[in-house]
Amino acid sequence: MSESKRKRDPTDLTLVEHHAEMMSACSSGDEHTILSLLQNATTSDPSGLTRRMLATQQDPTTGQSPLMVASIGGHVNIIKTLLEEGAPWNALDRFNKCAGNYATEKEHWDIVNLLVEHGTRSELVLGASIRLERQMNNSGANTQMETDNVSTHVSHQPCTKPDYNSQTNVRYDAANTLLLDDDNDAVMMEWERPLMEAHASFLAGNAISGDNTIKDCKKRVLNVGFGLGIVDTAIQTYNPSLHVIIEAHPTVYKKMIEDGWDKKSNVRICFGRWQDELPKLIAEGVVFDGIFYDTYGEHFTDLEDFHELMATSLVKPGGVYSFFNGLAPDNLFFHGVACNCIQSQLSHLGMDAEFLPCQIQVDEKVWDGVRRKYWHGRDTYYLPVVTWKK
Ligand SMILES: C[S@@+](CC[C@H](N)C(=O)[O-])C[C@H]1O[C@@H](n2cnc3c(N)ncnc32)[C@H](O)[C@@H]1O
Repeated sequence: MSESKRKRDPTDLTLVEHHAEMMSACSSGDEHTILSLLQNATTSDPSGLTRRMLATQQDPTTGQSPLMVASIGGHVNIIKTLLEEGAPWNALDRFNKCAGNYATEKEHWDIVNLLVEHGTRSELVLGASIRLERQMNNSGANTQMETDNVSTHVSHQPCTKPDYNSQTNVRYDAANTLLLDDDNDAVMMEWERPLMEAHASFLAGNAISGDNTIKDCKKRVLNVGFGLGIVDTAIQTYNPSLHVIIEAHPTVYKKMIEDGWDKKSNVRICFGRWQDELPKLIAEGVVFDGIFYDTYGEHFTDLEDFHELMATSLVKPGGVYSFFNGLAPDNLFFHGVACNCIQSQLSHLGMDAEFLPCQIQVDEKVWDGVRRKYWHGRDTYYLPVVTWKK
């Protein structure tokens, strides 16, 4: 075996020993040892691979990384060094925890903030590169496909499904409390009703809690994604002057017609994807006081694309916007980073985004017959409240 091959072998005994030393130094906060281990790694392997592995390698049994043990120990300078060395902020261990989860548990808030900022920057860069690649692919440019990047995006919804709109076995249950797709994943579920009602109250009634809600306030409201019609039913109680619903799936559209949504005097249904329908509304000059986005099977970057269009059709200064906040639902730290990314994107569009905590109890039994959960027992939902900057 050649010398260079030997150095690059991850099972190399030296690397294994140094990894144990590295983990121990990260845990105890021994910056001197960490810096000398990194320096020695560069000397023995100028390619930089060994150095990078020292900073990033996870324990094969526990999955713990140097960043995780340093986060537990609360060693902020070591965290900075490891991040500079390329340690992935979003690596998970065998307990599905990342460094940010550990820092949060230990209440090391300086480290939490550092990791959130680093994660947000990384996600924004990754999101921008996915969108750019996508634009280049759409324009016919010859580029690598984006799928690898997509799968590493932490905000990636658990059920992103590019083929959803052409699925032929999308169906409602008899009680109209569940909408399932071809794979038995839930498109929409009844347990979300209180959340949808809170969204409608904000969008069409200008209030978050029912108490201060103004009924009959004649707003122009846009909802994207009908599902079980919960948010639309709630929006109707505020008697909007115009209520536009964009819905893409033929089965859902059929249900809307069966239920007489096309007969309501203030409702206009746009059957198609928002990507096609919203530009038509904008070209017509239709503007809205409240906009809601709750689609299915779409990617985080679709939401970002939607925001750019939404901002051109939302009245200024009083218009408000919200979306179903199911971002990164299985990890609260990733969820926080995803919310931060959205806040940053909306800020560039001239909007302020706040996240209002709402209590929610979801009985585990609701998942019977559903292939994958999209909510993981968290009892706080962070409802996005988006307004124009003053
Ligand atoms: C989660 S459900 C919406 C639930 C709804 N908020 C409610 O209160 O019942 C998502 C809906 O978005 C629709 N949808 C998915 N992709 C879409 C797109 N690109 N444009 C418009 N509608 C879409 C789905 O067919 C589905 O009806």
